[in-house]
Amino acid sequence: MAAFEIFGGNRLSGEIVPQGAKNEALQVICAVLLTPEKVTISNIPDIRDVNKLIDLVGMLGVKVEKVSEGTYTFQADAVNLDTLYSPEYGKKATELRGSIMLVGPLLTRFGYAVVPQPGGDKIGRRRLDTHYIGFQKLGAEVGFDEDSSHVKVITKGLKGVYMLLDEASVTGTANVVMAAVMAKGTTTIYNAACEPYLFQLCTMLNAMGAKISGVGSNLLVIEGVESMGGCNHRILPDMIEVGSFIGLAAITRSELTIKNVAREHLGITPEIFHRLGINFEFRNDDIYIPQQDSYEVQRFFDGSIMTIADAPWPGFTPDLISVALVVATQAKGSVLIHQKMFESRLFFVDKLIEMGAQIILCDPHRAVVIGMNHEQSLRGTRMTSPDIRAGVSLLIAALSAEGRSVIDNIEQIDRGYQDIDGRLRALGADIRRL
Ligand SMILES: CC(=O)N[C@H]1[C@@H](OP(=O)(O)OP(=O)(O)OC[C@H]2O[C@@H](n3ccc(=O)[nH]c3=O)[C@H](O)[C@@H]2O)O[C@H](CO)[C@@H](O)[C@@H]1O
Ligand SMILES: C=C(OP(=O)(O)O)C(=O)O
Repeated sequence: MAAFEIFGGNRLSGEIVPQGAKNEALQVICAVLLTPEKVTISNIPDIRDVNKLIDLVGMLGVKVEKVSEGTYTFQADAVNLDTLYSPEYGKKATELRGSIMLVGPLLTRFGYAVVPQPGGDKIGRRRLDTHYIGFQKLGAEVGFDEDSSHVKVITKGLKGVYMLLDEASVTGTANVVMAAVMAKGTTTIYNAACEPYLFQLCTMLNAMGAKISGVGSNLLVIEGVESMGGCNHRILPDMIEVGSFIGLAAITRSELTIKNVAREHLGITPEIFHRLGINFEFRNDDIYIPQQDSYEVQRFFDGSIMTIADAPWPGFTPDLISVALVVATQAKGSVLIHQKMFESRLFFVDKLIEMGAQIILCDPHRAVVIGMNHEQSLRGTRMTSPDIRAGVSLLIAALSAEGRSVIDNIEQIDRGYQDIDGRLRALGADIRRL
């Protein structure tokens, strides 16, 4: 297991460019299986989860070529479905959440897919009902194969249908949309997730010949087509990185510019950081964060204590709740952080408490943070990165803390953040890999 050693307290400065979005990359790479034609995707982040997915499609027989940094071509003209049962494939597929989205494209194109239990963060129950119920509604049979511990999804032909998703699942919507693009007739998906990842996926699918309307909304209407073709697609900047860097600048009292953020796709994220009292401005498509010695948490109109809670898009993404929580530890004022969507994503606050943060964990979903307004710094310590976003939040805490910190299990951070130590060093951070 690798670790980061960090000596905190440095003020950072300069410009940072967000990588391509991890969660979009996972969707659009799965979509290459929908066509035998060549698909070119650019701005692909060089991170563990995405590289594993690229390996997986390669194992399935997709011809993968790296054209330049971040740009790949994929051609799925000789897919070998037998690979789905190979132990190497199974092992790799279970290591990341995104592998579940290979099912929709395989099912609609070949009528068949098997999937081992996918991985991803251990942040509470992560059920897959939305995926499987969606496939069933389209006319697939979903069964569990005891021998291989795989879920088998099979169809003699998918048929368009109206469906109301049981929850607005991000990967579930992507999977069902990809299955529906070549189903016979019209599929209507209500309560679809509508994160920018899905806007991008649907835009790409339309460029490949799909007929999807309502793109970007929670009501998608998909007219099935016979076949899909190639396309060029560029992945958006990672909005979770953008939020993480706003938080990093604030808590380390640094002046930073985040370049090319794709402002129109950030949703409510900037507003939430404003509510924590952080000042920043948009300069064209960049975010400029001036050095601030203090940031004061706003109150609601009635004077009551600020609450920051996650919600399905266009609500605040759960992937930035941990970052918001860390930033709040050095704000002026108090805030209630409410992680509604996941069951076990707040337990990392133990580490922050050890570092001297004033936090009361009320229950697995809610924590009250009493900001210290930089009157007392966090103290460096040794800690482990439990999941990707808690990992990066601990990293941000360590960069603001006094003294030395060591973060173990940084493979979690590497799942989603490209060369994070190199990029932070370029801003003046004292961080190295052990
Ligand atoms: C690879 C990938 O893209 N992963 C993202 C994807 O995971 P993933 O697609 O696995 O997450 P889902 O959207 O299915 O669900 C996330 C959690 O939110 C709950 N839930 C979901 C919808 C809803 O309307 N109500 C509700 O409570 C679910 O029960 C679950 O606990 O979306 C999550 C939610 O944005 C993100 O944290 C993950 O980074
Ligand atoms: C939870 C996340 O990832 P995954 O769904 O891949 O586990 C995340 O990106 O914050």
